[in-house]
Amino acid sequence: MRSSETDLQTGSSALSLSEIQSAIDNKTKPLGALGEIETLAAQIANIQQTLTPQADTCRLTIFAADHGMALAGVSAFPQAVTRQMVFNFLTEGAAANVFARSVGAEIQVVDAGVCGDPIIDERLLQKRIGNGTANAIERPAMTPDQVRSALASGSALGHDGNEAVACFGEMGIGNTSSASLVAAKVLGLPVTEITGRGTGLDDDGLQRKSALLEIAATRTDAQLDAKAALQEYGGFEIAMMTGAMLGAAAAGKIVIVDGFIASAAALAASRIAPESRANMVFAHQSAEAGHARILDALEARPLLQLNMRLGEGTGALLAFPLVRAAADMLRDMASFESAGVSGPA
Ligand SMILES: O=C(O)c1ccc[n+]([C@@H]2O[C@H](COP(=O)([O-])O)[C@@H](O)[C@H]2O)c1
Ligand SMILES: Cc1cc2nc[nH]c2cc1C
Repeated sequence: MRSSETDLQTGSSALSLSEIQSAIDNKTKPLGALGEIETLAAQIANIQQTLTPQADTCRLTIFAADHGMALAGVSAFPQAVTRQMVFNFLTEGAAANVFARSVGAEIQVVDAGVCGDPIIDERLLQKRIGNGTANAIERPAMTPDQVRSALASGSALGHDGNEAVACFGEMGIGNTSSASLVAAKVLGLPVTEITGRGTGLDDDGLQRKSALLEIAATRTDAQLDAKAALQEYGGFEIAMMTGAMLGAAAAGKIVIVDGFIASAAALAASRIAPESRANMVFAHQSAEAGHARILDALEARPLLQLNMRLGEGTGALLAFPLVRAAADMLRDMASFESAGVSGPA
């Protein structure tokens, strides 16, 4: 094995990007022929600080919570669906459960603040911040204490576990409204530029949602810092996911960011701790209007374009095999030298 292919994690000097790139370039393939998988492999090597990375183990954490705004009519579905879907996750019937089985990922479901009595079920992690958020059209969604608690619980969950890859998903009727407002305020953009149909509003529904979100946006300054944006407009699940992304990144995990709502959380996380951005892999571009704006702001190139807009972490789970393959490629693929293959003429 060439010295540049040995595990450099134990050494005191950091593995440089040029060492990583030359290890990738020395694999038995034309230069750059594995395209975005090479970029991904380089990112993983940089996160793990090794030329023999591994991304075999994956856990999806789904954060569920309700939104006061949902009662104002910003979604095509009733608020009760959040709670009903929690039971669907627990009985393993949701898309996220099916995809997790398909790719060999573990799932944990977290009640971050679903409306109604606390759900007592040993399969559910109870981290309730409240009984749904306040209606952010009229007042701050959360108290400063609630934001702090949500970020802290999320951070502990992100740190928890030994999996190499952390996927985060969400479930919350009304949370595209919350995510649009959080992202708009962090970016200083008019909220209408990142407002979409969510679960499937028709034209009238979209007009109504846009008008309500504009009213919500006018309550506060045009631009807010990430914590203030979460307090004014965030959902408990979005704030907890933000904390989880920060915790997982600090713990050295690869963080796969799912769709529109998860990207709003990733944006907040990257503003709170800019170094967390290096650990984020963007799974897909959601069909939700406005996702591209958030991805652009994060300078993110998503791996997949599947016209999906489900959430739950479904896109992140589908991207996991690509992440695992990228790590496998760098770790296991022969170099020109080791395989005795001639380089370019
Ligand atoms: O992740 C996405 O890109 C995405 C886009 C649109 C909708 N969703 C999901 O739909 C729900 C929110 O939609 P809505 O219309 O109730 O705001 C919530 O449970 C999300 O998981 C998710
Ligand atoms: C049925 C349903 C499932 C979901 N999963 C994530 N968001 C959702 C929204 C609805 C409405």
